[in-house]
Amino acid sequence: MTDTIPVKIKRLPHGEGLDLPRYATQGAAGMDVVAAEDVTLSPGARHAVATGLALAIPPGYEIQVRPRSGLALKHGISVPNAPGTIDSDYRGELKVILVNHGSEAFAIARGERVAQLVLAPVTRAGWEEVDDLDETARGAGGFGSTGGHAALA
Ligand SMILES: O=c1ccn([C@H]2C[C@H](O)[C@@H](COP(=O)(O)OP(=O)(O)OP(=O)(O)O)O2)c(=O)[nH]1
Ligand SMILES: [Mg+2]
Repeated sequence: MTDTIPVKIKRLPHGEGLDLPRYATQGAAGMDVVAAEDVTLSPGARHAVATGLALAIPPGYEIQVRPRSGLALKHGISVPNAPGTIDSDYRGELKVILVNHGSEAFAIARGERVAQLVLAPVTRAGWEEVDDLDETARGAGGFGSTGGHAALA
């Protein structure tokens, strides 16, 4: 069991009575978060699902909103902006954007686990603008330049 980082969490009125996000197992990386509303996603539809929660993440951390693999595999339900980024200075309602990539409508009931939240440290870059970059073996090669799948001819 690793140490935990305290994160302030506030239940909004429509979040009353719901489980707070929690780790399903001792070694889980993500806390499962539940929907605060009933919503049905038609095939191809997306929706920002209310959680009824607002957070104050400590400076130097973010929370990532990631899909649940079971929903993805069985029903094609994913998070289109995965990993969603919850900034430490955001005080609005945490929402989980879901998309239905499946072929059937998918009903979500209030209280059901829809995604998982991963607390992660943030490192910030400071640009150091230069006229020339150092040379490397890769150079400008990318996007499949090292091979792998059959080339597109
Ligand atoms: O899945 C998500 C993604 C974002 N947010 C909230 C928290 C985050 O801090 C804020 C802004 O998110 P982001 O920076 O990804 O969105 P943006 O389109 O760049 O909006 P903004 O201009 O407000 O930064 O929206 C959520 O509640 N759920
Ligand atoms: Mg932004």
